[in-house]
Amino acid sequence: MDSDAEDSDEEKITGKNIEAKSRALDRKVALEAEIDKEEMQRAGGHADEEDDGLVMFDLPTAEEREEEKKKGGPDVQEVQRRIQECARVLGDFKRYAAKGRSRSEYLEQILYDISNYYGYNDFLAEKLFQLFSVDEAIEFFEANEVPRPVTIRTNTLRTRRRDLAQALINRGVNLEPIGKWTNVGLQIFESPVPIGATPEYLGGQYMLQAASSFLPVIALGPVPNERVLDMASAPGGKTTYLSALMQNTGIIFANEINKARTKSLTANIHRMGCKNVVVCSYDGREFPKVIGGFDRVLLDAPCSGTGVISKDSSVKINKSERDFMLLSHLQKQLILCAIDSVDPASATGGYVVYSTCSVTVDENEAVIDYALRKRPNVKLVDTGLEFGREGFTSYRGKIFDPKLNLTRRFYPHVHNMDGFFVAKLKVEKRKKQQKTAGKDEPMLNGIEEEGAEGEVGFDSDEDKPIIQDAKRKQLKAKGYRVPPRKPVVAPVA
Ligand SMILES: C[S@@+](CC[C@H](N)C(=O)[O-])C[C@H]1O[C@@H](n2cnc3c(N)ncnc32)[C@H](O)[C@@H]1O
Repeated sequence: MDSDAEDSDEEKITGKNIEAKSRALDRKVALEAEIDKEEMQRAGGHADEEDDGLVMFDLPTAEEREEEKKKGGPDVQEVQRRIQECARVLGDFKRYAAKGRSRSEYLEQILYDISNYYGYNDFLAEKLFQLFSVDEAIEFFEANEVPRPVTIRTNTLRTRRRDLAQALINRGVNLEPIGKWTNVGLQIFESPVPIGATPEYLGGQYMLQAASSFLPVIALGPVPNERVLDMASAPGGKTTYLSALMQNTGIIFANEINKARTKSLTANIHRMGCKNVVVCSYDGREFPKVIGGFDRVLLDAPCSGTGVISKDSSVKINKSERDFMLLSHLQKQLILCAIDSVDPASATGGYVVYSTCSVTVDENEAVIDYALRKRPNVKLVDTGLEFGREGFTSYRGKIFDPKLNLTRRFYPHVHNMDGFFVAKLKVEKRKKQQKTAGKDEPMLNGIEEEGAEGEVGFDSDEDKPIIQDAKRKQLKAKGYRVPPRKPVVAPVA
């Protein structure tokens, strides 16, 4: 083969390679463009406009923002546009960020605009924003602007859902079952009569109740003849559901710290024909001193209400960092008392359900994680709920017990119900000498039967009387004469 021929062969081979390489390159470019387009669509961007070289988004300068403030805040449409644009940039920062601008500048801008546009204080806007991806956060804030469906729960102590539906349809009410997951819920679309004043309502055939509020009761799953504690119960939506599931048997202690709120609680209990409920008014942290040994405990805890902003928009501005700290502390104290009020030897139960109508991690996963650390005889179990997102097992650098994936989160923008959290715990008998990482104080439940000491109990001064009471019990059990008990923590009205 002469050298010319060799050259032309080589050329052919190289030419072929180049062609193949170029085709591969084209495919790669097309694929990347497709991925970018998808990413942008996910980020709410305008892929075509950008590909056409249109609309480049520039963050306002500090001076422009100052000017805007002077004019009484930004124009609504402008803010809307900026939120969308910032979301698009944050969705694909490399591609859409303006030169020299950092991610934190876009984040700062979008948070500033979100708090202005939706009317949140800066602290809460950021706290809620951090729970989601940028796009999802916007969906969440949007969903909080829209009321949730009106729903009712059939009181099976008085009627059947089919009969109730028929009675309401006869009054012109437009309704439908809520979903497969509940056989007692109805969604009301339209009603020519006030749904809280029909003869069926007054006769206790149903409760006006948010769908999310069914969930903790379903998760607790009480059965007839059990002893159940509803630790924070007014106005009684869940108490009356527990009563119906127990078919008016056994006993439910419906506790509510706020005496004024026990009125609506009692009224609902009467209206719904619940005969197995005792109403009491203690600080939940006094249990199990007041009474313990329950088969199941529901702690529908006092919370910030970040899941029900569409119902109570005051949450947007009246919650501070301190509120979340105090609430989380109270919730941690309450959950330990709820756990200690359970009889670990219960033949049918031995469960605690913890729920809140809040979506923040401090009030949910952090509380459960704390309880698991303080009470090694407790484990997370499946809630049995058919839907809901898994709880966080880690969040912003905090690592929780991996079993926190068994907890469930519900969101307005995903499930079209109030933001809600549900966790189910199984309380087991304590092994002797079980230790935790905290202080060595006796725990209340099971002291006499198991004689176990060295368990972590409570961690505030308010808990001292409870601990002293446990010690009294122990001395009594050993046959010592014990002086009468001094009054402890008075119930708060
Ligand atoms: C989320 S609401 C309960 C709603 C109720 N479970 C229902 O379904 O109708 C929380 C309740 O806890 C009460 N509460 C606040 N602090 C408490 C405490 N330390 N002990 C007991 N109840 C408390 C509040 O007054 C409020 O009524």
